[in-house]
Amino acid sequence: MPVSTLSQSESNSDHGALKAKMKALLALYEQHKQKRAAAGDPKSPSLKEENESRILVFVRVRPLAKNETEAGSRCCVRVVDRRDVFLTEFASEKDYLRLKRLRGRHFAFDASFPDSATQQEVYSTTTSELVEAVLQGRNGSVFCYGATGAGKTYTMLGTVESPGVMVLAIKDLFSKIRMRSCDGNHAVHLSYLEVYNETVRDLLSPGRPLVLREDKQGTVAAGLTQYRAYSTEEVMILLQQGNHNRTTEPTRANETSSRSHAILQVVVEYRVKDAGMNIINKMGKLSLIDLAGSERALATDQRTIRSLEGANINRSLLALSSCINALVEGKKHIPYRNSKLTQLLKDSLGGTCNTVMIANISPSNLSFGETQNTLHWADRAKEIRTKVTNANEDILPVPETETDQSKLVLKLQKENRELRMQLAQQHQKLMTLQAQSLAPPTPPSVTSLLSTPPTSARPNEKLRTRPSFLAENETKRIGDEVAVTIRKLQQRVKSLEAEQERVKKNHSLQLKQKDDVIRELSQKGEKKVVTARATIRPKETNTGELKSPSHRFRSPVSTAKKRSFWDITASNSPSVTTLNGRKTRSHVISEPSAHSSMLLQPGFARQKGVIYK
Ligand SMILES: Nc1ncnc2c1ncn2[C@@H]1O[C@H](COP(=O)(O)OP(=O)(O)OP(=O)(O)O)[C@@H](O)[C@H]1O
Repeated sequence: MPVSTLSQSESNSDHGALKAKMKALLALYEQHKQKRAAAGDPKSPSLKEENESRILVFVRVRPLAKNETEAGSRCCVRVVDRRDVFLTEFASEKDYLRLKRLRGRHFAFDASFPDSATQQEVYSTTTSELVEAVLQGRNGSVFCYGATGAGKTYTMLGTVESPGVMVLAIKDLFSKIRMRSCDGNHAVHLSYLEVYNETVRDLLSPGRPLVLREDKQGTVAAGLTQYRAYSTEEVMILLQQGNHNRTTEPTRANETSSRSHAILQVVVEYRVKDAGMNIINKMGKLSLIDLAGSERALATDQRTIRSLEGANINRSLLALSSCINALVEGKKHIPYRNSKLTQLLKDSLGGTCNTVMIANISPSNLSFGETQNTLHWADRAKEIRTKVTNANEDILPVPETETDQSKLVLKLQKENRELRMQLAQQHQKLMTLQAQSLAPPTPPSVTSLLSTPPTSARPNEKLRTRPSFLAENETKRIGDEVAVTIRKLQQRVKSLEAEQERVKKNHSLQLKQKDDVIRELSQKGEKKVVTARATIRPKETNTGELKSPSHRFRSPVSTAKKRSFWDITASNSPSVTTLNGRKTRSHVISEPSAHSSMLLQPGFARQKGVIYK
């Protein structure tokens, strides 16, 4: 039966129009969603789904190099709509039949930058949101990936005339901290390292290779220089010096090719006042990573050292790809340990960190293979999700069971002890420093307290000749630093004690609730039969007697006191079940008397291994 009065053709055309409208609306919605995601909108569902955040992936195309133009290369990359990258595959010049045939593929990213994009534009779109998150107390990472000569170092470090993401980020951090700090006190610590041939080196204080160590903050390079910086200019000098120490070699693809992965870490700390005028300590870490070129062996020379380097670069990048694949596939085991690079990047990829990846590509058709690889890699990286939490948020979950609670209490007590020891050491240091500052000249041990390099090994000559910064205020600065550390440790001890108290309270509350239930049951159950299901572990049955139908337990408590026996009546015969992998005997017990109610008391029940269900 017809339900519509419209003719068939009318309804078809309406349907078509509706479909088109729907399609347009969907496209608009998608565009809007992606714009919000690219802008780091915290409300954007695609960006921050519950506790997860997707790695943001950007692509930057560099201009054609002079040698590429001279070699007659053509541009095979086109940025469409500020998001899409269209990669064209030209047919081989010798393939006359297909000379005019083109094949191509679209890749969509959070944003794509054409060769005309400025450094500031790249920074604002990719990293400024991350810097904001770091200032809010989160950890953030930016890393540049791409083939050799694709523009990674240019994007990260840039030049004196057009500084890159590292410098712009630090500039931004300094200006924002100064504006927000409630008391003018803030600290910016830098460390700069490289991973070269599977060894970790300090770029601010070159010396022996560093050993990686796991600690509470994750994987750290033991003995790495933490340089306290006071201005952007100082950071610029440090970065240039660090980069000077970086391993670079000319390759066929790049005159000054970086042969190592460089990681710059910036830890910021400052204080703000909240709405209730309470002072809050904010601390965040920003990691900026310039990876070595992901070139094929042919792109570099075939000499032994270069081949070894290439193999190691590929090994660590392969390890990075394996980690990315494992993360995307949601595997439980992520092979971070396969290379030093992935060990150091563990935090940035799978941890509680906001991560941005900038894939650099060359527009030349001569680098088509590398560009395609980079785009595929970046496309895959879009799928990685990281957890979102505050770096300085210390939330300890209250465990459900009593054993877990006792374990946590023990753990907290241990941590507390360690912190107290550290606090005592810091006090000791402060006392020594105060004594030393009264007795000029400053002894060398003061410098050793700093983690900055010894004067002879300072990376920067200019910095050495600045007495106002390094010599005069040094003792005061060290004193300040130690005092800040002490304050932090004291806060930590306080919060640990509070946490311990909370866990204890929770524990006793649970016990009290159990006692209340038992009391209520025993009050009701003088004549009325109260039934509780109990599981008796075999261990306990060795120490107590168990008889059917009337089971007799010897209570260790009562043995010590009166050597009396408690009676309970089993309403069923014991059945063997498995509890936590151990065989147990299970009974349903009736409890008609006060004696039995004592059996139900938690203390006795725990000793007997009786578990209520
Ligand atoms: N966006 C850009 N604008 C202008 N010049 C650029 C740009 N990107 C890269 N270049 C230039 O291209 C050359 C190679 O860039 P860069 O050294 O940054 O490559 P890379 O990816 O770090 O290479 P490698 O992995 O070998 O170190 C440099 O001379 C650099 O100045």
